[in-house]
Amino acid sequence: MSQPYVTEEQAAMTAVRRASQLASSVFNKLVKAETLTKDDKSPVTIADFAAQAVISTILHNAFPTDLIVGEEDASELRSPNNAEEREMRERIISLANEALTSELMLGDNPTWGIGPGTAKSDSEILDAIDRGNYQGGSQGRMWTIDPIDGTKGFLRGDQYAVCVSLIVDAQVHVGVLGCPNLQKNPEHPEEGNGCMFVAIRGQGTRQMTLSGSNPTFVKIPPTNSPESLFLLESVDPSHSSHSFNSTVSNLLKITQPSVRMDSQAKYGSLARSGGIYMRMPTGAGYKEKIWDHAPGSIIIEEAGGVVSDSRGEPLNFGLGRTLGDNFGVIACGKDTHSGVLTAVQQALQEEKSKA
Ligand SMILES: Nc1ncnc2c1ncn2[C@@H]1O[C@H](COP(=O)(O)O)[C@@H](OP(=O)(O)O)[C@H]1O
Ligand SMILES: [Mg+2]
Ligand SMILES: [Mg+2]
Ligand SMILES: [Mg+2]
Repeated sequence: MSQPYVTEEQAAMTAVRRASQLASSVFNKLVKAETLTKDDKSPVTIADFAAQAVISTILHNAFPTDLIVGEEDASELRSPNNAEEREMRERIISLANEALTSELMLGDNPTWGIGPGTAKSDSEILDAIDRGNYQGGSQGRMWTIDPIDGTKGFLRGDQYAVCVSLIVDAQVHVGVLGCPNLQKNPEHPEEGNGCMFVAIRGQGTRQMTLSGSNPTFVKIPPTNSPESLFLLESVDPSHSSHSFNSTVSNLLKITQPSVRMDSQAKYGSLARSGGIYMRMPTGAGYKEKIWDHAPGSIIIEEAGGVVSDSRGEPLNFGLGRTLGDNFGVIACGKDTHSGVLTAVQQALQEEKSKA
């Protein structure tokens, strides 16, 4: 019998590869070329929408009855208010079509709506974006799409990730992360950037190039001493508390500085090189989104790690578009998780007694 979820994995890899190429080309054409002012966020908006259209089109053609939870929605594109907005919409549609119609590669299936001659109409592209409007839930099959995760990193030329997962009955079964700016091999930077992490439940985590070549299984390395430990955290201090992390770091007697990195590239990096990914809320109100953690969580679990909230509870992907109340996210190797949880509880107590 063939392994389960192999077609799902292949469709997700095809979608992530095409969307990653699109994102890199938008960066090279629009951001690097410095045709924009520093605060202009339009390249990331263009790349976000076009990449979601590409991924959603492929997933929908491959699995027409599956539901999709995507970060973006096309309502603002449907009624452009001025020439600038009309131009942006045209750019999005043509970029999406460029990515969808490029030559078929090994693993691509022409019935997925891709390859030369498959250009879509404007309304098909907008509908593909809007197909990501499912509200989520605990039953049945649904995909998550984060077309560009780490939008701030993308604009800086730092890390970002194209992220897709398949959730069945609230459990993640397939996760794919495309990381165009992540080193292929941190020990050999000369090998260049661009990797993809792929996991199917029960079948391990693999790293490969963005085109799917050189797949190798990755495992979180064991932590033999506090000296080998380090924290992984967001660059943006409003996304997770850097000060809480430094308290935890002291409690764990960590001597190495924290590694700051945008996006779910953190999960990919952890899966192959270790570390402790800590994401504690900076204030009340924000709810973590399922597309920001579902693909990364299976990449970690299948690499031999654990992902939980700050209470040690598993993340619940069946509550809707968010993870519900924000109790933070902790991801690390199995051997370090209980020690980290104890330190987190202690740090929470210390914070409480100071307040
Ligand atoms: N106040 C907040 N707390 C936690 N996460 C937040 C946040 N505001 C935005 N985010 C999320 O943080 C993600 C980036 O994660 P990181 O901090 O690890 O780079 C963003 O994804 P997008 O860039 O896809 O919008 C966004 O969903
Ligand atoms: Mg995101
Ligand atoms: Mg995003
Ligand atoms: Mg966003």
